[in-house]
Amino acid sequence: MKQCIVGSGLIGSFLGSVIALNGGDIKFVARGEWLARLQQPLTLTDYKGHKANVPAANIHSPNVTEKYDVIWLTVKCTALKDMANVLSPLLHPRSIIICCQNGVGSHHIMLRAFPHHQVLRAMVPFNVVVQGQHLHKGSQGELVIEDSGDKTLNQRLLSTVRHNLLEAHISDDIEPVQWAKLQLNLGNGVNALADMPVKAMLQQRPYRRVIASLMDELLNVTGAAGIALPKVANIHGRWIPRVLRLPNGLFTLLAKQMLAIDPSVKTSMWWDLNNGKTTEKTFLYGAVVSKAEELNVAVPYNRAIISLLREAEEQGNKQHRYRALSPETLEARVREQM
Ligand SMILES: NC(=O)C1=CN([C@@H]2O[C@H](COP(=O)(O)OP(=O)(O)OC[C@H]3O[C@@H](n4cnc5c(N)ncnc54)[C@H](OP(=O)(O)O)[C@@H]3O)[C@@H](O)[C@H]2O)C=CC1
Ligand SMILES: CC(C)(CO)C(=O)C(=O)O
Repeated sequence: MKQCIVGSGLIGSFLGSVIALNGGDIKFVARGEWLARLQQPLTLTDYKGHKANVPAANIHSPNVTEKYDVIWLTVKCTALKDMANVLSPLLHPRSIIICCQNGVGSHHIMLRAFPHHQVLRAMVPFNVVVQGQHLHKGSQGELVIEDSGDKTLNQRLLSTVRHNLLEAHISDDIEPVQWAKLQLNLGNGVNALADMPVKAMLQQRPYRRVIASLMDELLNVTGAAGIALPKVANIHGRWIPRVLRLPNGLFTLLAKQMLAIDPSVKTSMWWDLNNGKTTEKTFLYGAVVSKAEELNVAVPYNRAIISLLREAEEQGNKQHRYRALSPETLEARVREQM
């Protein structure tokens, strides 16, 4: 099975390196600093203490015609619009595209671009941080791959990714899984605006209160839509807002597992905002807002965060650096936007 990672950043490089460790036939479409990094050996580790060394990767050469059976699409949602041109030369008629983006619904862009191909979704629950040639999986969770409808293919996909560095399973109902993950990702914008590691952010109650309100709105929307969210973190999503609102002392005591993350972990949205890129705001918060509009549910916090992120992106473009929001300012600014 010839496989290719398209969009080799944090998630793609980690996933592809695990496939290489498993002996998979895998190449990478990479550019910039990641191309340079993948051309050298890498070390992979995880928060449980597993470690593996990976030799230099096989890079896909745009000058050679090469088609792949499986494409793991690991670009940000914001890059999907450019993927028709990138993927077309890599696909044969039976190639499968696996969309690994956060959020809900962005795979439709690929379904529209490639209506004759099978487009599957995967949910990536864990965080990856990079330091030089070292990729570290800093948090827990199993990769969830959408059921392809073909048991043999499902097994082949699982065996290509399963490793002590990466647990994975198949889901025959991925959309609720994506909504459950999206609930966790509603912290991404707060993290980006706070401009600090996730662990430090979670230690400040006003930041947690904003995240809790964003999550309450998602729970109202999924409740109204009749979507039953599966448990994708240590605590079921329905309890997370309550836990987040606890005073600091109680929170530290009861949310030990939530705080058991590498102190350097920052969300993917933090990386985008800090690199002056457009964030995935309309694919994450925007998915909540669109569903809420369909169902006539109020989601003022999710709308407000989109505005604040847009403002921060504009500031970043003009001044090369956006202003981090203190927890009190963030709460006040969110209320002001509502
Ligand atoms: N980071 C994390 O810990 C997690 C991320 N996710 C989700 O996974 C997805 C991927 O995120 P992440 O790995 O962080 O993203 P990254 O930005 O680290 O990686 C994406 C890579 O794709 C490259 N790329 C974009 N467009 C093209 C193109 N046209 N041709 C070739 N390469 C291209 C980017 O290059 P360039 O930078 O030059 O644009 C970048 O190297 C997102 O949806 C994210 O929300 C999910 C769980 C955790
Ligand atoms: C794992 C998590 C929730 C936080 O890092 C993430 O998905 C992201 O950074 O986008």
